[in-house]
Amino acid sequence: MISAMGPAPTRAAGSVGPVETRYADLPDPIDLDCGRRLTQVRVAYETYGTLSPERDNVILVCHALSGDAHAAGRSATSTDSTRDGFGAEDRDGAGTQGLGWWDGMIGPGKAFDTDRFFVVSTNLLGGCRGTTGPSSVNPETGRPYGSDFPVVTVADMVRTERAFLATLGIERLAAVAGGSLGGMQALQWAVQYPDRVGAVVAIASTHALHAQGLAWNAIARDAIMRDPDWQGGHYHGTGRAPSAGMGVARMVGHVTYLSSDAMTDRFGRGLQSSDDVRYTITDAEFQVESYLRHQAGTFVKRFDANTYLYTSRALTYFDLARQHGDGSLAKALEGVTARTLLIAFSSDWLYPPSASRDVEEALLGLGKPVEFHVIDAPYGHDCFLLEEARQTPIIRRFLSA
Ligand SMILES: CC(=O)SCCNC(=O)CCNC(=O)[C@H](O)C(C)(C)COP(=O)(O)OP(=O)(O)OC[C@H]1O[C@@H](n2cnc3c(N)ncnc32)[C@H](O)[C@@H]1OP(=O)(O)O
Ligand SMILES: N[C@@H](CCO)C(=O)O
Repeated sequence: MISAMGPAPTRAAGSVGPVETRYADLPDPIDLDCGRRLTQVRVAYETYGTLSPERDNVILVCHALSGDAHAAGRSATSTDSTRDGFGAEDRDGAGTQGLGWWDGMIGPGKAFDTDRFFVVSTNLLGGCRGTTGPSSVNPETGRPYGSDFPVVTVADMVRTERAFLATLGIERLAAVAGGSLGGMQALQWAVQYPDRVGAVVAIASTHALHAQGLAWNAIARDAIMRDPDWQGGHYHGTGRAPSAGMGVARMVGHVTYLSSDAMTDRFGRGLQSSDDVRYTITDAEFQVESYLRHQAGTFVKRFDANTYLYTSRALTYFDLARQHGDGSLAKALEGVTARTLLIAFSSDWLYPPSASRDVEEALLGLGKPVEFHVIDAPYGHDCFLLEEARQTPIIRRFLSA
């Protein structure tokens, strides 16, 4: 066995232990769907587990809108976590700062079992956490791209992941997995590189976002672009950034990641500071308002507004049927050879179970191996981050087959 992480670090049971994000510079440019070419592309990545000598135990994990390469373990270099909602202390008091965004799913004995698999996680193309994106320096100008960055698609992200894996000498994936936009990438892998993927795990995802999903994403992007500090997308180096707009975008986004019932159960109409209304239009009177402002505040500290715009655009463009099958999902999925696992959550209205069912039915119609599970859970779209215990046995069983 080859260890790509060096000597095994001391680790708590079930944890991959301390990890470090690394960076790979791609030797060749990436040709994009929009017709442009990106040169000097860098990819941020982490790996967990041990690569087999045959290089046949690789699982690529793809993240959702605001994730990064730090999916598991405790970051040795950063306390800056993508788990906005988590406090500094978790239930066992060990602290969650610096923990990867899918730490509950990746590790020894976990859903993506690092005793068996070599798990690779990357920051997607267009990202702001180490992979080339709009805040990177444009080699042609020596200045950050800003809105000169080309529009990227999910297919471009997958193209970049494929080129990056080649730099590690990995040509085939045992599986590719992800939630939400990460699930879109997983499905795209199966369509784009059918001979390079053994299995797909697409969670809380879709083949194409519905009109309401497009609408909420449009509102979020508009909130950023209407902030005068966005400056047409060239705010880097000006000392001003569209934090107000991005905060609003995150508040909108966060509401779409939760279910109405979950918000009612948690906050109801509770007031934030007292039982009496204060007759204010500016302060966060209700608990739910205060919570959203908190989510906005933590998000703007860790995320780049242009990356939000490009990533949101990519996930709204994603449409397997339109891009690969002239409007027919079955045609788009015709070439898929991977076994497919689809998981959806009953309360997820943004990426509803019906979207995964469309994919299941298309694959079944083609006689392809597919499993579909709907987990009855109340929290909405973010269930894929919260319902780890209930996803784990399904994924472990699927990956053991
Ligand atoms: C998906 C990928 O691929 S990677 C990206 C994954 N990360 C994210 O999506 C980050 C944003 N999402 C979240 O934070 C999600 O809430 C989750 C799913 C990750 C975490 O959910 P939960 O554990 O339920 O966290 P929760 O939503 O309760 O948020 C807790 C925070 O809200 C704060 N909070 C709770 N109620 C209130 C309130 N009334 N007023 C102000 N703040 C409040 C808590 O103090 C806590 O703050 P802290 O994190 O600074 O300590
Ligand atoms: N909360 C997740 C869900 C997006 O689909 C994120 O911010 O990436």
